[in-house]
Amino acid sequence: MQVALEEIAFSRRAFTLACSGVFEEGIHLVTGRVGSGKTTLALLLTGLLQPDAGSVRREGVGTMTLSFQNPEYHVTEATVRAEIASYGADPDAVAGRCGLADRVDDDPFHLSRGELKRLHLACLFARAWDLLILDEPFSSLDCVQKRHLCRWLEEGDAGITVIFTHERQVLPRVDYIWEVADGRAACLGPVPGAIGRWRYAPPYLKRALEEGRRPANIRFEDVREAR
Ligand SMILES: Nc1ncnc2c1ncn2[C@@H]1O[C@H](COP(=O)(O)OP(=O)(O)OP(=O)(O)O)[C@@H](O)[C@H]1O
Repeated sequence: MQVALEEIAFSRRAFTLACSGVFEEGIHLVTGRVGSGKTTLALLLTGLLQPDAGSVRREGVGTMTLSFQNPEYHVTEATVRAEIASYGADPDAVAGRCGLADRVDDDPFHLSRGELKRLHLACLFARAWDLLILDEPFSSLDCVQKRHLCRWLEEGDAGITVIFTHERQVLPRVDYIWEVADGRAACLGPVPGAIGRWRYAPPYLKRALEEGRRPANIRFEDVREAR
């Protein structure tokens, strides 16, 4: 299973994005500055946007989903219970998993932004995806919820997971790092080798590298354990 991007080029007015590379099975972290083109790349990966040149080939991908930054975009039902059921998931199990067991009869739009994000993510992780694309999954979550999300990601059984994020404090263990900059998205390689090439690395990782330590992965815990 893989998503292969062959010499793709996309432009809209002054904005351009080019990319060649392969998203193999595993967890991919994609970072880049505001407006660099992360959401555009996410849309190209799913086929919601078509490149002007080149091709995006999804091989062996049967099920895929794209989680938008704004959880409101995903709401289709009038109650939390029905919303969870719409994903084919067990409402009580999922509501319990995201701490909303006492809100199952509420309108999803009466939840706070963070609660709605938690609900949406818990629905996604209630099933396995071949290709799971998450645009800013950490936004609106507090530190405790971010750690829960990291655990769901690390324990999840998605084939290819692609995380687009600005998050720089609570990060999951990942397999590959990508960077979007100067109109190009590129894979920096597998972790841990890619960490030293990661310009957008969070300060705690940069500091560890400056001190000569070699973390096995990108989490704060990896830095603490690194020699
Ligand atoms: N529908 C659109 N119409 C016109 N310009 C757009 C549209 N969507 C995005 N853009 C522009 O394309 C560029 C890339 O946007 P994109 O949303 O991919 O960036 P991003 O890296 O995801 O940003 P952020 O970090 O803020 O989420 C930006 O300059 C943005 O303003």
